[in-house]
Amino acid sequence: MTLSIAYLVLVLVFAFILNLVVSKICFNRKYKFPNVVPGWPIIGNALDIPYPAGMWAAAMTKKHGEMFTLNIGTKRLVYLNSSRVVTDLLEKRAAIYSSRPYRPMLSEIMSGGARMVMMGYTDKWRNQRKIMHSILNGVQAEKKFVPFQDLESKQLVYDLFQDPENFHKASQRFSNSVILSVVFGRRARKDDELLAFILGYTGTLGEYQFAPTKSPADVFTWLSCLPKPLQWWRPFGEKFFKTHVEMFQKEYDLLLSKMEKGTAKPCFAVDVLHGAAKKEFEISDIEKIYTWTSLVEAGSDTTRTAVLQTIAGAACYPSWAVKARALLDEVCGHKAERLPMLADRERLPYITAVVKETLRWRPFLQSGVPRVLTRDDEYEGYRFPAGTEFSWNAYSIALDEKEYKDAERFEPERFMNEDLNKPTKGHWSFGAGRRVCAGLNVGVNNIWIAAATVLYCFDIAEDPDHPIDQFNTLWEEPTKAPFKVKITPRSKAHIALIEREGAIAQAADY
Ligand code: HEM
Repeated sequence: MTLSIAYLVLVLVFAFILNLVVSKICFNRKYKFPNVVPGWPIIGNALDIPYPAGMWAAAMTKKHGEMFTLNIGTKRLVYLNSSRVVTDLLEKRAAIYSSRPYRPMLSEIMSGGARMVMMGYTDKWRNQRKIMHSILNGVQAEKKFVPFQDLESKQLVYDLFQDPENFHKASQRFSNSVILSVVFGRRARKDDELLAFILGYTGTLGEYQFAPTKSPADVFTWLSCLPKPLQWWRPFGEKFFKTHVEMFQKEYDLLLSKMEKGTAKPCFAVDVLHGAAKKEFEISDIEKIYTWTSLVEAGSDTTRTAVLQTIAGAACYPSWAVKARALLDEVCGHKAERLPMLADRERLPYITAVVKETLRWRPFLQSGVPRVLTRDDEYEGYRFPAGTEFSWNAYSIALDEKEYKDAERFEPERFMNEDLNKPTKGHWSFGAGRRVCAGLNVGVNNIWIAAATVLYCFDIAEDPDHPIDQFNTLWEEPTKAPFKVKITPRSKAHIALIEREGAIAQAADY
């Protein structure tokens, strides 16, 4: 009896291994991946990817060429390392390259399946995208955002003047306040509870998104079939979700009570609530909360980091900042007559080029945001199965001399061309294809007004004792300034201007 059980087990193990081997042979015959990077059995390259991954991924491109493949647990991730292949796949074949990886922990448990940026290419995603598009883009949207952006830029220069050491906090508040004003109709204060909360958790989201070792359930998705009590990662994820909903529910409740009293400012959330008759707005409260949250998250961190990068770029390569300032002086006066405004955009094309170069220089989503292929596909002799993940290798493309002359340098001149006013042309910082950043117009204007006002008001210089590491800085570091820099007002006249405009911003209380 014991012998026959042992025999049976042996046969089953043998059959299992045979099945694995045969499936692997069939799979390898059917599919072909570019430059597969050797890894460990079972976990593949999961331990190879650092966070942030920018310089590592750029070095991998030098070694493996235009595309390479990593095995992460049971998944395959193909890095696209040139504008050519990104255009061919993520843009031209967007219909099948626009989904996101299934992440039971990150997308489901931690986000309740409602965080748009992590959703698959589903009807739910389409619906949220439609809502966002109607509010974020178009002429009406521009009219809504611009007054907030102009106002918050006054507060930005005032905060930088008051406390230049904490330039990162000034940038955080600026970015968060623009989007909070638009979404919830209220400004962010320096020590805003919601802002502190967002900064606390976006770092965690980033790690779960980009560091495979952080979340075994997202690498080995079959782990989510374990009974719930055995899913050791679940309690953290559920708590994360609950705290998150509670925090944003507070904002929602505050808004509802303002609406009842008739004191609510016109804003995105009010539009969604009033638009309940429209089909796309018929969504659950959790989804509503997440639509707003997605905007506040996506709109705060990104702009905040981009503003810091403009400052870093000006400190590391001062000659373009001198030129930008001379042009700003021609429009706003040499003696600090007035602050630049978004209405000045047509007269200041060079600042638009500064914005594009900021986005190109060191993309802070350093290795892109993975996409998932939804149907088997063939490309230049390679054959990819549905489910393969693809990412544009953002840092690597930005630093590639074949793509950009003097790629390491911050040179806005490279964008002074006929595509100047096409915000996604010439860089990949907003992503590509159908998942391209939904808030890019808002983002561009945020960076524009921040760059213009800061360059107009301040001298920006590297601290010789603390040179900026242009390559390995974690730009979006939330807890402290990611680099040291000297920010000093240009003159007494500029100080007077900053104080005058700062007083206006301080008085705007909503
Ligand atoms: C400097 C500014 C910004 C940068 C560099 C940036 C970058 C990105 C990137 C790389 C993606 C992923 C795109 C892809 O997979 O192809 C994204 C998605 C997104 N962004 Fe932005 N973003 C910025 C500002 C904003 C702002 C201000 C908002 C909102 C007002 C916003 C809202 C979104 C949303 C909702 C998504 C999800 C789109 C989807 O999954 O379909 N972003 N952004």
